[in-house]
Amino acid sequence: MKPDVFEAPDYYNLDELLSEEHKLIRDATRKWVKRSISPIIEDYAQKAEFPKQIIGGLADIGAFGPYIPMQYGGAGLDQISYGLIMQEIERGDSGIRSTASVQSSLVMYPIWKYGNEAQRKKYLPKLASGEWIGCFGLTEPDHGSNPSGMVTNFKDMGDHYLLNGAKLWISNAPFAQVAIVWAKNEAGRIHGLIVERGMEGFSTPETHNKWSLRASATGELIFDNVKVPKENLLPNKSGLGAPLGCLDSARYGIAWGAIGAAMDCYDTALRYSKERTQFGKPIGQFQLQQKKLAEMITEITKAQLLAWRLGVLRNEDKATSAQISMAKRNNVEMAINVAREARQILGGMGITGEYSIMRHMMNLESVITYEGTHDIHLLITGLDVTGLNGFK
Ligand SMILES: Cc1cc2nc3c(=O)[nH]c(=O)nc-3n(C[C@H](O)[C@H](O)[C@H](O)COP(=O)(O)OP(=O)(O)OC[C@H]3O[C@@H](n4cnc5c(N)ncnc54)[C@H](O)[C@@H]3O)c2cc1C
Repeated sequence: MKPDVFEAPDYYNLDELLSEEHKLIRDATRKWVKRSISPIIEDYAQKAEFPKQIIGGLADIGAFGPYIPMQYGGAGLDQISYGLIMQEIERGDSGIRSTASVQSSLVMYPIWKYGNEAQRKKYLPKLASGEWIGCFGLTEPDHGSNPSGMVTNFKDMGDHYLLNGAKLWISNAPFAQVAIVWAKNEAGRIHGLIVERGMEGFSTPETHNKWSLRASATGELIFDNVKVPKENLLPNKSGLGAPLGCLDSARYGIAWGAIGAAMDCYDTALRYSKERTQFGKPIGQFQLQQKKLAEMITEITKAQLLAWRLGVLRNEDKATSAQISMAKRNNVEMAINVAREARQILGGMGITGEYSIMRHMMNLESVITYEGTHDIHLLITGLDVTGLNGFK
């Protein structure tokens, strides 16, 4: 058995595919998560509160805009590094990873890719340093899986835009300073607008009573005749492809992140199976428990290979949206199944907050739903391989 078996399952020596820089970044993130997230996360999840004191730390490890160029305050890293950072953060908690994903891929990415130079200079350094937290408003109360049906809209009033509508299920909304809001213009075309806290008519009520992602703040975005300055429109891309481009980047990060949650569940269950004895033997000696553990490590290893290969394709700018969908769908399902099996290995202890497994399991119910549900990603793969649209 390798000495690091409990820390980072690496059954196929995937470390050999990583550069020294990748490993340094991953190990530094892992250490930070162990020091700054693991000791506090259960308490914050139980309280249903986001631990705001970690924002500076997330910025320091490069979790806000890992692949955004350094000239805008980002870390200028490649896609594998981005994935490894997400993996290690989600080993701590999917809710914390969600905050980092939203900030990087759903707020900084559209400003970087679809914004102008003035917008990049104004927002990106503040978002990279964590001085400002952002959120991304696409989903609406009546339009989730089908965002093209959105009714949030803006009118050109000459010297400003007038924004009306509502968004639901928005991560970071209750405390974000900046929102990237997707809305239709008078011609029905989708555009991104940068809306700032404090604009009159803009409010962000929190969504309570979640059983999942409890350490991540979720809320609504309500726009009641909000006057948005014209310079806040993202000028360089419009149409549904603009928000979908952001989702590609976030979904890729989730494909890695889910592996982190699964690794933590596997580690915990493996350790427990060696320590817990019943009928005079460690439960890990029973074949039924070994089946669970053997299947977990097999699935984790397959997911690692998928994520790594996708990272290489993304570094070469060759990954398709459908390839990203496949990895998000597979890896999140893998993680939720690992969490469910791992929980059983812990028996009654598995349902307590003494261990992280049940929290991961509940968190993953959101992860399998947001950024495209499990069904929607299957339909994307189905469309890609058959050329036939199964959505409608
Ligand atoms: C904790 C959390 C955080 C979130 N954060 C954000 C955020 O930051 N920003 C944001 O914009 N959104 C966010 N979301 C919203 C998320 O992306 C949506 O919940 C998701 O897209 C699904 O939309 P819906 O909930 O309206 O479900 P619906 O679209 O109503 O789907 C309900 C069910 O119907 C199925 N279904 C829908 N269409 C089809 C079809 N054509 N064929 C077969 N089955 C179908 C779905 O798979 C699902 O099982 C978040 C959600 C959660 C839970």
